[in-house]
Amino acid sequence: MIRFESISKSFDSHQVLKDISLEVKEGELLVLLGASGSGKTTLLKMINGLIQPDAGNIFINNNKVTKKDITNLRRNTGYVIQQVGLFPHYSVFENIALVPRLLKHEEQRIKETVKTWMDRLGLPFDVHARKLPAALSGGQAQRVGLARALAGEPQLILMDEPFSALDPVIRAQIRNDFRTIQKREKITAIMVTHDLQEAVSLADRICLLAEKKVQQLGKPSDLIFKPANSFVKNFIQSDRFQAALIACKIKDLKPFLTETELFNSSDNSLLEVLQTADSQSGKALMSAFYQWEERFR
Ligand SMILES: Nc1ncnc2c1ncn2[C@@H]1O[C@H](COP(=O)(O)OP(=O)(O)OP(=O)(O)O)[C@@H](O)[C@H]1O
Repeated sequence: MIRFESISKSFDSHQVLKDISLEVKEGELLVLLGASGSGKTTLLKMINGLIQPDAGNIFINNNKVTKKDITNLRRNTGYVIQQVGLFPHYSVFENIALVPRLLKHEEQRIKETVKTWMDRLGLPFDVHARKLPAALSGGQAQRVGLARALAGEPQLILMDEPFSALDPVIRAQIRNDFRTIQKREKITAIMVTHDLQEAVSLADRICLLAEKKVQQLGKPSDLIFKPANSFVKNFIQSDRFQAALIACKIKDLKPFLTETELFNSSDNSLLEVLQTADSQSGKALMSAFYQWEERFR
């Protein structure tokens, strides 16, 4: 659905992306993962024309993205950012109705759309529709931001650290709600995050960016168990508590490892434990992870 072809970008004399090519499949959730400054946001913003590449092209459904398509493209693309960006003087209703109004839908249809998306995202219409954004909690505002992005019924949604300002419980809930909707509606989604755990638990595929390049593009299990190079291996293994958290947070996997193995391993990395051929729980966890990934996706 989306194809980046030999994309390069520099800011002043600092090159951020060099000859990047990758494809995002229709209906998949692709996570752009990488450390701060690795160019994730730059790549994302090229899709809706907020940043132009110096070299290379982007294709959406085999059509090259050009400047003249940008307005139309933005109307058909949901965009969700960490700062939410709700219009402060518009009510929740008016914020969510923004794109359907631009698309000139009838007022009755707009009302139904807004109500549907508020319901789906756990925002009771009668309670919240007339509020101004200042009267919402962070989690509610983020849900309104998602509803606004989804209300135009986009085929494509771009998300830049959409959940990172939220506390962990709310974050997990909204993340799961979003994933359910995205899968059901078959929306192609590209999400930027630097959070490994978020990437592993949400992504169909992860694109790990570093040193101007795509270091690996694959399923979460590919990056964890078959790292393409030492950079990917070190990135995944850099924080074994983070890795442990991934294993723990993913439903169904916890029984395969004991707390002791997860948190008190004397080895350098939990993943080394997992990858040790003679470790029964390592093998069991790997196989459970693969099964989980199959079922989940
Ligand atoms: N408009 C700009 N002008 C100059 N430099 C920029 C601009 N936008 C981004 N950069 C630089 O490009 C590099 C990549 O930025 P980008 O925002 O894409 O990284 P990121 O991976 O999304 O990082 P983060 O996780 O911190 O948001 C950074 O060094 C940044 O300072």
